[in-house]
Amino acid sequence: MPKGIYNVPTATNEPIFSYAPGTPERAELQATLKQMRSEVIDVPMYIGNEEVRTDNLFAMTPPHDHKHVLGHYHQGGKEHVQMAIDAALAAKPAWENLAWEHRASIFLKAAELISGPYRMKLNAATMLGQSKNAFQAEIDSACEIADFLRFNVQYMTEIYKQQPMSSKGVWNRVEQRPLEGFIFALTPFNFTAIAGNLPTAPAMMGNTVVWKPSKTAVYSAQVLMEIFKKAGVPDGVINLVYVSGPAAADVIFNSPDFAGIHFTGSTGVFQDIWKTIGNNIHKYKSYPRIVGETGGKDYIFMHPTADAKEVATGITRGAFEYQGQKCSAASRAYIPASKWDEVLKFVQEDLAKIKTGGTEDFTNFHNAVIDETTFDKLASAIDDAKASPDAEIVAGGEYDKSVGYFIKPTVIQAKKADYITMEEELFGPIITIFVYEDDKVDETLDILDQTSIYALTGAIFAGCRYAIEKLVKRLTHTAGNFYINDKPTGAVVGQQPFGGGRGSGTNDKAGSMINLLRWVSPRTIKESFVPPVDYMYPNFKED
Ligand SMILES: NC(=O)c1ccc[n+]([C@@H]2O[C@H](COP(=O)([O-])OP(=O)(O)OC[C@H]3O[C@@H](n4cnc5c(N)ncnc54)[C@H](O)[C@@H]3O)[C@@H](O)[C@H]2O)c1
Ligand SMILES: N[C@@H](CCC=O)C(=O)O
Repeated sequence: MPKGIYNVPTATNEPIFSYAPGTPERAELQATLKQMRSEVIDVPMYIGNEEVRTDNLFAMTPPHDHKHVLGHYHQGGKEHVQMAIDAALAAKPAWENLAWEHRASIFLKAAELISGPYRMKLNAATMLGQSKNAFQAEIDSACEIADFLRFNVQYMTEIYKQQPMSSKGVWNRVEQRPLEGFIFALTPFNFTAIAGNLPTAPAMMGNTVVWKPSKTAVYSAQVLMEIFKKAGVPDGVINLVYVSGPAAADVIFNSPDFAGIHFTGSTGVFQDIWKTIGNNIHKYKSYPRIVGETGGKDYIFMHPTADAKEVATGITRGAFEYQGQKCSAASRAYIPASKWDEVLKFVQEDLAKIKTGGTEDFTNFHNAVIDETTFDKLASAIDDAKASPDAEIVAGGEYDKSVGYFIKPTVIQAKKADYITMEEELFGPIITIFVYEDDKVDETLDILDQTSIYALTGAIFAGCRYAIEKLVKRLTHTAGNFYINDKPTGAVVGQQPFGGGRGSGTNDKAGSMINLLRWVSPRTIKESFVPPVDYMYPNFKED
């Protein structure tokens, strides 16, 4: 047990390396990429103290060079999910009884390993496996994950410090118990930081976890697991399995010990999971915590008083960084007619300069989309727009999957505000723009508010302060992360807690105290120092 009331090191954001020509980090990252490309690695599942291998091997390939094999992972089945649950439950008593400062030390050490000796390896795994360029990998798989770990340790202690008041002769305390059972972390392909945060946040609060990553992000998940082990996460606390989503769901959601899910991914998958949990609610020992951050149809709204160059830059970066595969990426925009020609000219100039290709060439701003299914879906949306009388491709529109899954940054101008790509999440480098008449600001805001089921991120650009005030109020429920004169992407842990409402998730704000509170069940303890020995109220006594 703790023998002091400890303060943890104050969390600060991990500085971003530039990887500019001539820097030592650029040379180191390029050497690491070369080394990792030259290997063919073997990736087991990690269950309890075992590295589990099967006869079912799947190849891991870079999305920008899909014929090159980086390694193979061992695909498991339902029996491995059950093994992982058993291992998590077996590890639970020791882990939940370990004094909190040791949990803190382990995850602070993981952050140091990521910011130091493992930085290049984790970045290179993300660049090769998920086709992120060096800058996008750096802000994700070096900085954001280190930030999640350090800030969460600090938030954990702030939660523990929150204690009730006590009256005379009484000491009231609250202890934050981990949940009874195990937590399921189900993680997406697009952010290594999210894949790392979803199992570690509940584990930090004393829970044990079954973690299933996306099949297209196994390479970086394996490096994360190596780091967690090196940092001292005990066997069985985080169990990593590679199985199909439905196979995992079938075992997990039928287990009486299922205590919560930490999910990030698409809205449809989350809604199905919620329904399954609801149908099985009688099977569980406690009400499972359901935390899910999901899809978006994130917007940029330009007021007629905004600056065209600023908006164009917001579109180029907000829509096309990491090929538009950020849940926060701008995928629809509303531009006033008076500014449209200027905005389009600036965007077209930007896109003419953007190079598309592999991540090993550091001059490529734009890389490949994650896999063939995604490529085909995006290519088909582009073809539909080309054929539709309600849409016009005004930039990009080319695609090619012969070497990698490359879709050029594409701008669709929608003739109708409810054209399909104004409403549905595509999750790729495609933005759809609706041009509105300058005197129809109010009507356009109504359309923006009602067009999609999502409310994740949104950005407004305006020069007039009265307009800014009006837009902030009018768009209150349209985004959980709202930006004024900035792109809608790039939230930083500790600065812009992240999550959305409506169809975009439970808005439990990843990397915040709100999120960590979902992984504990408080117990209130009242201790009386001198207990009464007479049951009678004073006023009942005779004179
Ligand atoms: N709101 C956020 O913070 C946030 C952040 C990142 C990504 N996202 C969203 O994630 C999506 C992109 O990620 P993705 O393609 O990996 O999402 P996805 O929903 O396809 O997959 C997420 C995870 O769920 C698993 N899965 C898929 N189908 C399943 C099923 N039927 N049963 C159980 N598990 C299943 C996948 O294998 C993966 O591990 C986008 O919709 C994006 O907006 C949201
Ligand atoms: N922190 C990231 C989250 C992206 C989700 O996929 C952003 O704000 O862009």
